[in-house]
Amino acid sequence: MSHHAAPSPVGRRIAVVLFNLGGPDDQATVKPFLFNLFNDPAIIGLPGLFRTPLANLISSRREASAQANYALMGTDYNGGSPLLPETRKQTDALDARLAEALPGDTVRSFIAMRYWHPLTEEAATDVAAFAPDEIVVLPLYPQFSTTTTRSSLRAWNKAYRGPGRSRVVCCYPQADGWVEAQAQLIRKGLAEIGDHPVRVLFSAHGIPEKLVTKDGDPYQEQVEATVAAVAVRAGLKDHALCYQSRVGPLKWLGPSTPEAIDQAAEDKVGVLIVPIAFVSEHIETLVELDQEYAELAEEKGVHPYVRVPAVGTAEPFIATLSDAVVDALGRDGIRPYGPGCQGRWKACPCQNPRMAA
Ligand SMILES: C=CC1=C(C)c2cc3[nH]c(cc4nc(cc5[nH]c(cc1n2)c(C)c5CCC(=O)O)C(CCC(=O)O)=C4C)c(C)c3C=C
Ligand SMILES: [Fe+2]
Ligand SMILES: [Fe+2]
Repeated sequence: MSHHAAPSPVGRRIAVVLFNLGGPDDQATVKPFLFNLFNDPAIIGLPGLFRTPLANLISSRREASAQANYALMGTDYNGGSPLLPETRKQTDALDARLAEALPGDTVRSFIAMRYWHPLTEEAATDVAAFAPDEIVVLPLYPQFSTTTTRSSLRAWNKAYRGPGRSRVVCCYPQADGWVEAQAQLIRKGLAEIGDHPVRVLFSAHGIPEKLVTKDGDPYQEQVEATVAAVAVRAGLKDHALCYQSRVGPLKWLGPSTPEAIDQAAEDKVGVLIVPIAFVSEHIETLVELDQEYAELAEEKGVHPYVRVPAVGTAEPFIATLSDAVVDALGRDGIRPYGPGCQGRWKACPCQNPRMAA
C-alpha cells in the first residue's frame, strides 16, 4: 500500500470522479429518477424511439410502489434515498486520506451520479471549473458491469470537456482493503450470532442473464471473484452467492436471494446476509434486505437472519479507494485495481476494449 508517497514537487491539481447510481431526493423525484434509469440504453437495450415511451410507462407504473418503498426508510431522508448523504461521507473520508497520501497536491473528489443529482453532467461542469491537471475516474462499484460502470463512463466521456489527463479504474473486485473491510464485518456478524448454524449469504444486485451470456458482461465473474476472496479471508465454511432486486420480464442471474433463503430454510441454517456489490446503505439494503427479505426469512423459519452493514467509510475500504487513486496516477489507460485480473476475467475492460467504450 502506498498511502505515504513522497511530497510531489509539482503541486498537481487532481480531480477524483466517483461514479454511483444516484437516488431520488424526495417523494416527488422518485418518478423522474426512475425515468432516467429506464431510459438508459444500458438498462433497456432498445432504440430511443421505443425506449423513451417505455421508460415513461414503466416509471409511471412503478411510481407509487417505489415511493412507498422509499418512504419505508423513514423521515431522515425526506422520503428519498440515503445514497447521496452516504456517498458524501465516503468522499469526505477519501479527501482526508488523499490529502495525507498526496501532500503538496490539491486533491478533490466529485460525485457523478448516473440517474439523479449531482448528475454526471453537473460533475463534469464542476470538474472543468476545478481545472485539474490529472483526473482519476473511480466507480463506487467494485465489480464492473455494462449497466453501471460502463454506462457512467459513457455519460462521463460524453459530458466532460475540460482539461486534465485521465485514468480510469474499471474495477477492484479483489482489492485488499475492500476484501478486508468485508471480512471484518462478517467476522463481527458471526461473533454476534454465536453458536447457531449459519450460512453466509452474499447478495449481489442482479442483472439480466443475457448481458453475461450474450454481451460478455464481466459482472458475474467479478462478483464471484470478490466472494471467493472474502470467503478465504474470513475463513468461511458455509457460504453461498445469490442475486437480489430482480425487475422486469427477462431471466436474471440466479439463484435469487429469496430462493437462497428458501434453501437455507430447507437446510435448517440461519443466514448472515452480506451485500457484496454495494458499498453504502440505500434502498436495496435498508428496505429489500432489512425489511422484505427479513420478513421472508421469518415466514420460512430461517433464524437468525442478520444483515452485515455495507462497508461505507470502514477504514480498509477508504484505504482501497485512496490507494486506487494513487496507483492510477502512476499508469495509463483503464485498469483494475488490486490483485490484477491478469487475463483471468476475459471480458475485463483492461483486456477487452469493447467493454471500456
Ligand atoms: C451493483 C450495483 C447495481 C447494478 C448492477 C444495478 C443494475 C440494475 N438496476 C436496475 C433497476 C433498479 N435499480 C434500482 C436502484 C438501485 N440500483 C443500484 C445498484 C445497481 N443496479 C443502487 C445502488 C440502487 C439504489 C438507489 C437508491 O435510491 O438508493 C431501482 C430503483 C429502486 C427500486 O425500485 O428498486 C431500479 C428500478 C436494473 C434494471 C439493473 C440492470 C439491468
Ligand atoms: Fe439497480
Ligand atoms: Fe483486467
